[in-house]
Amino acid sequence: MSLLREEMFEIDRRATEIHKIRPILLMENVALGIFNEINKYDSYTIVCGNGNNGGDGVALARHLLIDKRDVDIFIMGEPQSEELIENLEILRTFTNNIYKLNEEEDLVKLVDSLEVNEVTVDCIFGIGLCRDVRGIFEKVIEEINRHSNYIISIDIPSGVEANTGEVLNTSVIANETMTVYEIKKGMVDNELCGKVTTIYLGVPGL
Ligand SMILES: NC(=O)C1=CN([C@@H]2O[C@H](COP(=O)(O)OP(=O)(O)OC[C@H]3O[C@@H](n4cnc5c(N)ncnc54)[C@H](O)[C@@H]3O)[C@@H](O)[C@H]2O)[C@H](O)CC1
Ligand SMILES: [K+]
Repeated sequence: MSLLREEMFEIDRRATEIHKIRPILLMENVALGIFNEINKYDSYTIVCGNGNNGGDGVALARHLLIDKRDVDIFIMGEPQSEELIENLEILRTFTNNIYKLNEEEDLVKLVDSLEVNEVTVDCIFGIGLCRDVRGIFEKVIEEINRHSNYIISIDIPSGVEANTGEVLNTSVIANETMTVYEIKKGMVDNELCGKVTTIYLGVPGL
């Protein structure tokens, strides 16, 4: 089975509106599920966008830090999602290794981190990707592909359109993808995803 973006958002909406499960709880379920799958490495570079995909990464970063791993966190753009903002506030009590990633000059620190750390976690865009990837986002994705030792994407490789699998100008090429609840249509037979693992979300289906 595979899902359209709209079906995933509907599952999410029902969980929140009918079952009163707050979005921050869903994000925590996802983060813990991914933590349990990937915590075998010592060091991580986590590259976050400004939506909920980024929020998953920030919540994951907290669990890795509590588990004594080395973690650098990069945040792109101005945080928009409430759950990302809340998780960032929590994360700041655990680490100072949180870096802005908005200008070309910020790429130096990113490349250094990608090369030093064992794993890159890609949480720039999930199913909310809605236009071509350009500018600093394009550059960051190119650096991730060029300099990472091993890439794990959260939900879907950033740059891949969730319904069609089309690459919107450029995309992360993942070794593995930890996808939320169920694979998305655009991930079916898509080599950009690498090995795919489904993460428990804790909500009923449609
Ligand atoms: N029930 C669930 O499915 C859950 C999913 N989670 C995670 O949340 C993301 C979807 O989050 P959303 O906030 O809707 O979207 P994104 O984070 O993917 O991105 C939105 C963000 O990015 C901007 N944007 C979109 N395209 C571009 C572009 N080409 N260039 C620049 N910026 C772009 C957009 O404007 C927004 O600001 C899902 O994938 C899961 O990972 C929850 O954590 C748990 C519940
Ligand atoms: K992603």
